[in-house]
Amino acid sequence: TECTQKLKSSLRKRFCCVFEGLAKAGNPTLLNQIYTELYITEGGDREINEEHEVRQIEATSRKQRVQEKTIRQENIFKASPEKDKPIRTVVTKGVAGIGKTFLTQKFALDWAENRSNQDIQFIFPFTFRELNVLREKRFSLVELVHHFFNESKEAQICRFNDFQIVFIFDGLDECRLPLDFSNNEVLTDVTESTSLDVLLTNLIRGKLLPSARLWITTRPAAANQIPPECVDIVTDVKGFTDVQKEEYFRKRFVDQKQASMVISHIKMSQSLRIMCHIPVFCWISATVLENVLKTRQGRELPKTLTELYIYFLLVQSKVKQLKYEGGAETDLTWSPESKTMIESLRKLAFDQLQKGNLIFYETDLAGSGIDIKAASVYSGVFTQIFKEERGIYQDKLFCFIHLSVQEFLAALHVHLTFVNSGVNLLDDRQPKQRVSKAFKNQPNVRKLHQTAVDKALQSPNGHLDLVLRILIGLSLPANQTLLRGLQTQTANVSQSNQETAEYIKKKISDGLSAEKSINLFHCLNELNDRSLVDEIQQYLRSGSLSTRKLSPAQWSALVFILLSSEKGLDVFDLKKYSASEEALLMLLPVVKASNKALLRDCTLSEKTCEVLSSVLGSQSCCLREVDLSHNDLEDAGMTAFSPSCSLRSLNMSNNNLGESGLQRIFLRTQSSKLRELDLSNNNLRDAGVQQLCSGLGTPHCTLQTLRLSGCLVTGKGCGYLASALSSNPSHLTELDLSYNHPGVVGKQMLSCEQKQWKLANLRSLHMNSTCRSTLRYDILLFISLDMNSVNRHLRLSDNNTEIRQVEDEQPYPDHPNRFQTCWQLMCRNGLTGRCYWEVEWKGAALISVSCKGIKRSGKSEDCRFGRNDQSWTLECSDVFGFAVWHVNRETTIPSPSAPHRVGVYLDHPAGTLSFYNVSFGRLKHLYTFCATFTEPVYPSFGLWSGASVSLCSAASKKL
Ligand SMILES: Nc1ncnc2c1ncn2[C@@H]1O[C@H](COP(=O)(O)OP(=O)(O)OP(=O)(O)O)[C@@H](O)[C@H]1O
Repeated sequence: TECTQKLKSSLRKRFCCVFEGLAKAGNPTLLNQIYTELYITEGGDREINEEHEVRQIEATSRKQRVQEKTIRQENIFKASPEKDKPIRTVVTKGVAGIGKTFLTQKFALDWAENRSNQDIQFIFPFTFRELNVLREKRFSLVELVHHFFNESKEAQICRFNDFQIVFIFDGLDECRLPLDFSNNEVLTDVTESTSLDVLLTNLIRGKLLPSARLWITTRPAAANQIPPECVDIVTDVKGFTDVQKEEYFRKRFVDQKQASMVISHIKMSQSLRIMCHIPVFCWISATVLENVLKTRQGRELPKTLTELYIYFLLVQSKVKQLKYEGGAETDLTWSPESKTMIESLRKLAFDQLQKGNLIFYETDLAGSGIDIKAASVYSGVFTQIFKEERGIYQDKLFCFIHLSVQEFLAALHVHLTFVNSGVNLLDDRQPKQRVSKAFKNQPNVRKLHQTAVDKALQSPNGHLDLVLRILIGLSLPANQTLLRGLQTQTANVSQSNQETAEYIKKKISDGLSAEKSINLFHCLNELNDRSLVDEIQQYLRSGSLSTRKLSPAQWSALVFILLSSEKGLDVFDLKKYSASEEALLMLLPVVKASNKALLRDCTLSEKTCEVLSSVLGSQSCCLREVDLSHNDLEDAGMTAFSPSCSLRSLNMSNNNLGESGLQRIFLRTQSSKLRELDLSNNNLRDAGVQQLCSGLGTPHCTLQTLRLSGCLVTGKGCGYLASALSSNPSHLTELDLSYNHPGVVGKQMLSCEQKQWKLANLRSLHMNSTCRSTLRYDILLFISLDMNSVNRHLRLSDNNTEIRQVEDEQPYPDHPNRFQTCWQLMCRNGLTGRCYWEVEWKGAALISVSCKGIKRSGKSEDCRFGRNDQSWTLECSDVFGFAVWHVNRETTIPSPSAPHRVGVYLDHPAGTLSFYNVSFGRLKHLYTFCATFTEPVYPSFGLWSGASVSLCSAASKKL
């Protein structure tokens, strides 16, 4: 314990202060004071993620509404109740600057200050940077610990097995050891010396000191250097949520008024808002804004990303000036010294970025013209940009404080090289030397921008996206003013910026991937060109979007607006934009980023399934709930859903799914997270239920609610369900089998009392065996006409089942229910349940349901079916095809040459009324009204001149 206390005291000293930025100038901040809780989630997957980190941050900032499991820093080793074994190894991923190092330091400090995790006797924090230095040396585990932690050596602690020990390894991405897990020999003795690589691989594999716990942090791209079987849990640091961001600024500023100004300023600028999910960027923003607020003298605060970076550079050089050269505080100009230094730094940033390097050695600095002797002065002033690390016994390592700072300097280098000397560094074909004189005299950045746009679009993982955004932003007049001292020429920007904007818009209309086109919209934003976005926003505000034919560029603008809006990504409702497959395809990136997708009744087809499957299979998909009901997906419907998709709830009711559609049901696999599945009103039959049960019966299936209402299930199907429930009894709590044909035997098989499965788990079992036919609905309606409603120009025949429009008035008696002017009639059946009926039509007819109160005389829009809120109507015409009407609003339904039989399905409790085209016993969905029916509704018909309608008898119906 004495040793524990000593270790605690040394960790307290090491981690109590953090040197943010002005490290060498001696400006320590207390970790406990500035540390702000981070948003950390459990269970990030471990696929390689090569996407550019800024893109990942954008995806993250959109994703936060999704219900993810979050973890607090101090609970990182606490297993969740779902996990049955204790956690040995935690891998924590997160992009650069997101706070991984801070997180581990806070964990160690809290322990050292006796605040948490007191069951741990020793915490030994290492960084891979330090370990790299020792990679040629041989150590035993005991020696390694003694080497770094003197206290343990003094206390001669060797029996590590007796203690609860946590090893922290920070920054796996920087590891220069081979970590050869497959070939390294096994090592189990903590006192045996070996190479560092063998030591670490054995520790991570759990061969060496299995009782220890390990915490490894890494940037995402390096995460899978560790074999998955060695990792018990993966957590993801997502940075700050909006609330945490605010909290950070409140802590950061002593003056709370200033904090509020900064917070509201960041909220208003989209670029800044998104970037500020990265803590290091919050810190950069705070540094800049604090300074600008102090000295701006009426100047506006920087609003775009590029502006903020220029200010960052200015503020840094000003600090240098103030410290070393005695400049005035409000004077934002570049001194000759800082100009020289910026020139070297930007060259370094660009050269190393080209090579993909994020960490540099002294030799790299020398190569970019940075004087090594002077580097200490640079790092004293520019530590905020340029972080100097010193490993034990090692050369100095350098990196920019954040990748985006390196990208900014690289873009600045490209811009200034072009403006000052006419050389386009991004053009591989151009000689890298001064070009023609004419060009030199009038540098026109248009050409440079176009090469940059093309280059960025070619990059498969978006590595040049941010460089492009900043490069374009640099040529904004306001930024040009800021850069004045660095440019030897004035660029001709206003004309060329317009041309760049046009070039970008043209590229956007070429149908790019969502990520690429979103980046191009950010570029337009940097140029202050919001014309495309404003146009769409105007459509959205006026509600006219669904009636317009959008161009590809306009669709991209809509995607951009939806993805970057603060609210509204939780639920995606396709009908809000346009209930069509085209709209769905165009808006897929939005679907992918939403939590819930409402795609109900949008005339979607098989193609939808293909695209949905690619969305659901992607790593960044947020969808948890999909409603695809009332489409016509048929058996292809289930192909959209792979076992690995993370859907919790799926509604596939009313889709014409047949038994073979269930062959690909995805309940069988361990990874299925589905809790709720609605397959009601499909033609599953017993064979389909059998397929379903092969998944339902496996212990992996954790489905809680299953709806199979109206699926033609008989006693046999109930048998399959009963046996599936017997083998996997503990999850399903709700089973809806209403409107099926279980028979007495089926009911008995599913009767809970007789079974050993946990009865309480089967909460509701609705069964209704009143069906008389083999049809899927309880009533195939024998509708009969209300003779008192029939208009006098309608003649009835064939036992009052056929209605025809005629010239001569029929001698019906007066009655208040009779339609006076419209050639219409109603039936007697007031419907409140689920019913289905079919009719045949000729000529042009209205097939409708209406409320009793509909007017019988007076203005035509009060009486005519579909023209008021009392009726819901399908209009069928030989000439015009199909259209639906409600409250005088018409929606046409594209349908190939129509057979003359229509099925009507009313689900009164659910508030849906669906129309189908019936051909050879197959139903083709036409349209579904969603309504709230508060009273019984009545089948009704209207006829145009010369038309006829006949009611079909139950016997003639085949399903
Ligand atoms: N929880 C936090 N509270 C306050 N500031 C934070 C927090 N986390 C990070 N920061 C700020 O962000 C900076 C970078 O954080 P840190 O070094 O932990 O990132 P990292 O994820 O380890 O990055 P890298 O992968 O580049 O090493 C810190 O210096 C600090 O200014």
